[in-house]
Amino acid sequence: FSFQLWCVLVLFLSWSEVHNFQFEELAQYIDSHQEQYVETLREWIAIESDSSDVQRRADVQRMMSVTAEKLRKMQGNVEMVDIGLQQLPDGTTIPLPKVVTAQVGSDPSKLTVCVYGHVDVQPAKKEDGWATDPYNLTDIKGNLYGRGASDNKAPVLAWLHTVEAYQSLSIDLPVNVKFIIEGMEETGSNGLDAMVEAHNETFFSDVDYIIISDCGWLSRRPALTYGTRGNCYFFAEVVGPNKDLHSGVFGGTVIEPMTDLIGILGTFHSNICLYIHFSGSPEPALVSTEEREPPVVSHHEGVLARRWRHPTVSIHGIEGAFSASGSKTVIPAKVTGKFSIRQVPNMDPKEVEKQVCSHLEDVFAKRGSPNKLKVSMVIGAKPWLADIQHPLYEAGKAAVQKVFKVEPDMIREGGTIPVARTFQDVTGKSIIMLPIGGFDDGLHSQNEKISRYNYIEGTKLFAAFLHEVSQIKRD
Ligand SMILES: CC(C)C[C@H](NC(=O)CN)C(=O)O
Repeated sequence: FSFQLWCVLVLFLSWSEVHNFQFEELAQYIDSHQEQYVETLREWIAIESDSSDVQRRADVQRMMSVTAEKLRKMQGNVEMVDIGLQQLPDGTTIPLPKVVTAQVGSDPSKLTVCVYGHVDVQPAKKEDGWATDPYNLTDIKGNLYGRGASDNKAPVLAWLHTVEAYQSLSIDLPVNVKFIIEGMEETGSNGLDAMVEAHNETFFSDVDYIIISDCGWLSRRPALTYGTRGNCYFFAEVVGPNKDLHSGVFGGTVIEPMTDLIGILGTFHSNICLYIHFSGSPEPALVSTEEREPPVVSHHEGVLARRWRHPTVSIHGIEGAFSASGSKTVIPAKVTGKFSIRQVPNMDPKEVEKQVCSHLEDVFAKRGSPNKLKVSMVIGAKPWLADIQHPLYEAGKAAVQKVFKVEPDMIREGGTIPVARTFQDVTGKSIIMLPIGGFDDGLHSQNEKISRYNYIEGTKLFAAFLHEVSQIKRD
């Protein structure tokens, strides 16, 4: 070794030690603030920010204000961006929840990351079969139950706790951190694509990388996510008589809208998936070589291929149909079937819309029914796929190694983050999905939860990741 080389080595070692020391300090801080983090999550869960229910819009707006307030306390430069109006099916409009943007740190010598998340939730009622009140965070054996706990309130909070931990310990944030937090993700991120386009030259101009933590692990092992499916969501409305009818008086004399609707929806599994397969050009059916590599190999290859690489259709519900307990002998006059198609790369929502509408109109016409059919696509979110060779994924692996001492699963997600593809196409920035949710969190289902372990260790993961990202050489 020359003397200079020796000096470089000594400097490098002492720098690593400083970093290691700081990580331990951050990890201890996070551990010791666990109860406070759970309390803040409790306050957030108590806000019923269901974006699909227009009656709850004030709650979603309140959730956005609470998020903004928390960011302001972190000396963030916060804005609540007005993204306009939402048009409802009856033609009326209501304000969309404001999008919260924030910036913590603006040092031009540092990289800038932008964390995306959402604080709206799917609907939930105790009577849907929840064991606990969905809006009262309940800790049972280390699992924190509540609607939105995993999707996506705890992960958003974990990011805020991370930045706050650095600040409280006076440890220099290794990167500048921007936030973009929305309140309409669960209904397709209405208004967000336009907002991203409008702010591309301003808010996004100095962003280097975008981080999304709105998904879950595949197993007990931490994961990095590099793909999501898209979602095209449809309403198929069948209208018959001008009001509901007594089935004893009218049964047998009218063609019932519900019979038409079930008839046309019943053609899906026999026809539509095949139809989509042939007219789009989705990816090959089998998982790729790297997806076959351990540790993913422990999962059934066919199941993963179906979840990640194939399109699928699901029927979600029928509005207007009798669904209460008891027996009502009614013929509903108007019913609306709700279904969605998860798409994979190489499928385009516009093409899917054309194919689905023309398929349903064809099969409806063949029935010769006097009723009226109207099909509309209400969400058209594209799939997203990342380059796993990008240094962001190396940074993710290093952070997982630091906190969990294992290699992460490299996975895709069967669900959709509507804005992911927009971020990629509009801003051109590289994206990483860094999940902290558990594989069994029950997203969108009864008894959604996040474990304390995932919430707290996930916060440490984010703290470690910020350091690892700061080591990436600028593109
Ligand atoms: C377009 C859907 C409503 C988006 C939704 N996203 C998530 O659940 C991720 N938090 C989905 O159903 O995939």
